[in-house]
Amino acid sequence: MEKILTVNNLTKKFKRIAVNNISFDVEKGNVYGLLGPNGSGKSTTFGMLLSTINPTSGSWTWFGKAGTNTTTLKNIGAIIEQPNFYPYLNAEKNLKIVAQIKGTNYQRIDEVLETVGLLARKNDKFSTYSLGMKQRLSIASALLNNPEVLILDEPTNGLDPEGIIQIREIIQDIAKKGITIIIASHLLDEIEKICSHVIVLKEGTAIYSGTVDGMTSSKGYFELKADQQDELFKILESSHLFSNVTVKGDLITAYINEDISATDLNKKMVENGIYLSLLVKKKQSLESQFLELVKNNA
Ligand SMILES: Nc1ncnc2c1ncn2[C@@H]1O[C@H](COP(=O)(O)OP(=O)(O)OP(=O)(O)O)[C@@H](O)[C@H]1O
Repeated sequence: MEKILTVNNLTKKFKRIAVNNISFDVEKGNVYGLLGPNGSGKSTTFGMLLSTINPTSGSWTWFGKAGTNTTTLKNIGAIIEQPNFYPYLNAEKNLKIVAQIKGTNYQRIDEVLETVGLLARKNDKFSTYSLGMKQRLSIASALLNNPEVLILDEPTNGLDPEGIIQIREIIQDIAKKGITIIIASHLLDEIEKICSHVIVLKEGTAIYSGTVDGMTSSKGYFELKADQQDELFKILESSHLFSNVTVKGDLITAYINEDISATDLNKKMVENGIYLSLLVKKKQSLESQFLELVKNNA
């Protein structure tokens, strides 16, 4: 896989450390999520990668060249803050101004407006646009110079559910065209639905970097009840199939190490003379795994 971005030990210290020694790679054609709560260092990371914030230490390369190289930066489309469009001009005229600033021609204006679903509204004044339409126009402007990479900071912030779905579909359409996308978000759900890869930031430190599937690959856990609770607990605890067996009231929770079906577990218990009154296999949500990751790295 072609590497688009390589980040090595990137650190930014303001008064306190905002980004702490993070390293990750971004490969072509994937959608990456930079996931973390407010203040975890997402915007600062983007600022460094786009050369608007000077790193304290570390390095990064875009397309194999030094990250600060101005010609490579032209291959990147980014929306970090809401661009200032003129409210009294229509979408097409606003994009013509952006095209002039970026030094690209007007040919792609209709195409990018089509991509974000605004072609039919191109003659309407920006001031008449909804928040979602304004955000989609921002994406159109970032696509004008045909970038290889699109960087979006919290693209669905403040949008209603319909607006969120529209942005999500647009991002997926753009990704299908082979454009690599990096999205910063504090919303797990958004990352899970859009991204193939995720870097989880906590107080500036990357505590997970890998595929979203990898993050959700936990085999889950069983919830069990039986009259012979002590015996049940002992068997589960001594078995290599489980880790972290806990008791709360009459409920035992056993995290699965090695995959086993509920049927096989039930059989095993019957062989040991234990008759289960409750047996449920559950999988952790991405949210609970995220919280666990954050907790374990506290
Ligand atoms: N210019 C600055 N001067 C001092 N501290 C800063 C500056 N910019 C960011 N910080 C601090 O760095 C830390 C990371 O901030 P950053 O904006 O990168 O986080 P974030 O994950 O993008 O959060 P949010 O989603 O709220 O923007 C925070 O503690 C923030 O207060």
